[in-house]
Amino acid sequence: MNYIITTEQLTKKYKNFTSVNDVSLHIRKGSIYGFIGPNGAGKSTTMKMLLGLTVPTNGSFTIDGKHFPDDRLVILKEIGSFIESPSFYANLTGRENLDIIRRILRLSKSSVEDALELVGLTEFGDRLAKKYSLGMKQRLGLAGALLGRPPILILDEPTNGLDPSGIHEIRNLVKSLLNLYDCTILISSHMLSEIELIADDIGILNHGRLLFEGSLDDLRQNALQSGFAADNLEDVFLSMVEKDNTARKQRAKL
Ligand SMILES: Nc1ncnc2c1ncn2[C@@H]1O[C@H](COP(=O)(O)OP(=O)(O)OP(=O)(O)O)[C@@H](O)[C@H]1O
Repeated sequence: MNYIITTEQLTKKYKNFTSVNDVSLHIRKGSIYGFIGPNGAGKSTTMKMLLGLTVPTNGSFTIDGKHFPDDRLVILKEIGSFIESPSFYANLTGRENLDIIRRILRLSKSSVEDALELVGLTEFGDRLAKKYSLGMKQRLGLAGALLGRPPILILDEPTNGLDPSGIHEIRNLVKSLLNLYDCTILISSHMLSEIELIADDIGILNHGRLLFEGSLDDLRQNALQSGFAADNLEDVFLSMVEKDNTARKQRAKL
């Protein structure tokens, strides 16, 4: 299998609290990998480790054949990211905000127009960022991640706070990226139903531990075996989390 990102027993501890616990991910090149988990499961922390924003306590990872930490800077050049709600200069236009990132990344001027076009913001490029709707701000954040068309995109809850039509729009946009250029996307959400329409593979995280990793078909099989309807994967996800929470409580009592 051609994996572009693999993590091996990736772990992050804050004092005596383990935020990410022995997580081994396998992300296929050219796929959309949905990283699912309830609030506080450790999704953002895992993504931050992949981006070198926080240092793993244990474990390691490889991205496109390069190893962390030795190849940290080379790795970063290959990744576009959207972590939590991105912030912008409110009194600059969308286009000007992107131009700042472009200069830092030393990309060509045309990359800004290209990114605006990819996210459908070309006609609003000269509007001040503070006048953007939430959906437009999320699009601008995605445009920032897409500058220079990086081969890997790490998107942390890009639909956070959006209404159903905004979620639908961003979902279609993310899906369309694979057709527009050759990339691999790691995208997180706390709702499986938001991701299952676009993801090829799923990783389910709870309290820092990976409960499931596999294709959507694997998850459907898992659903059937556990007595769930294969077309209601959200229930399967919630039941996995609940079962894990109950087991954790029982272990804590011993
Ligand atoms: N700097 C930090 N110091 C201490 N604990 C932290 C720190 N950063 C994160 N945590 C804890 O690690 C756990 C995982 O947090 P994380 O933000 O990775 O979860 P998440 O799955 O992204 O959640 P959400 O969906 O709410 O964003 C949480 O309990 C959080 O409080």
